[in-house]
Amino acid sequence: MTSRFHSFPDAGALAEGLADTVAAKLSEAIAARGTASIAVSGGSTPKRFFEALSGRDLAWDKVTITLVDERFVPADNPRSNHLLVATHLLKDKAAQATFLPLFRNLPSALQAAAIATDETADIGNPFDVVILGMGGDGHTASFFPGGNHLERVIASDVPRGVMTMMADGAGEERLTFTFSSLADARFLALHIEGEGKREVLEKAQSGTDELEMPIRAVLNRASTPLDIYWAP
Ligand SMILES: O=C(O)[C@H](O)[C@@H](O)[C@H](O)[C@H](O)COP(=O)(O)O
Repeated sequence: MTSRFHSFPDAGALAEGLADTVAAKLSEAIAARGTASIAVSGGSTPKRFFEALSGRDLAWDKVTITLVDERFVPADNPRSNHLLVATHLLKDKAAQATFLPLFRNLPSALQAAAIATDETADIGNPFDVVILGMGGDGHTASFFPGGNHLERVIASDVPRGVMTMMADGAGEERLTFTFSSLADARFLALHIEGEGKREVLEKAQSGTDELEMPIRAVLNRASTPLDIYWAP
C-alpha cells in the first residue's frame, strides 16, 4: 500500500502538525457521523503530540479515545499507556472526551481482551483515526517479533478485536488490537522520531518478512494509505 512521508524540522513542529491534522480528521468525522473515534499508541514518542492535541478546539464530548495496545497493568502503574494518555491527552479541552481502556482488573489478560473487544466493537469499525508508533525491532502496536500470537494478530482474516500478546521484547503481557482492527482506519498514521527510527523504517521498507519486522504488515497490507510523520 502507498505511504506518504511527512518530515518536520523538529519534534515540536511534528507535534503541532500532527495535532492539526488529527483535530481536523476528528472534526470531519463528527460532522459526517456525529461522533469520532481515535486509537493512540503508548511509549515515549507521543507525549508532545498528546499535549498539543489536548488543546485543540473541537467537540471533544463526541470523541471516544482508546489505545492501540496496553500493557496488562493497572492505570496507576508507571508502565500503563492509560496513565500516559490520562496525563498528557485527557486534559485541557480533550478532558471532555470519553476514554475506553483496554486493561481490566481481572485474573487474566484473556478475560480483559474479551471485554475490551466487546466494549470497543462500536467505535472501531473502522476507527476514524489510528496513530501507530514503532519500536527499534520493527514492532508496532504489540505486534512483537517472536510474539506468541504474532502470526494470528497480523493475519488479514482475523476478526476485529483485542488479543493478548507475550514476547521477550514486550515486558508485561500485552493487550493489542488486531491488524484488521487498525489497518482500515479512515486516517492511519505512523509517528516516529530520530535517525535511528528512520533507519529502522528504511530497513522495514526494504524487506517483506512480516514476522521479522511486523510494521511491514502495515506498510505492505494496510487498506488505508499510511501517513508517516517523522522528525530528527
Ligand atoms: O505500548 C507501547 O509501547 C506502544 O504502543 C508501542 O507500540 C510503541 O509505539 C513503540 O514501542 C514505540 O515506543 P517509543 O515511542 O517509546 O519508542
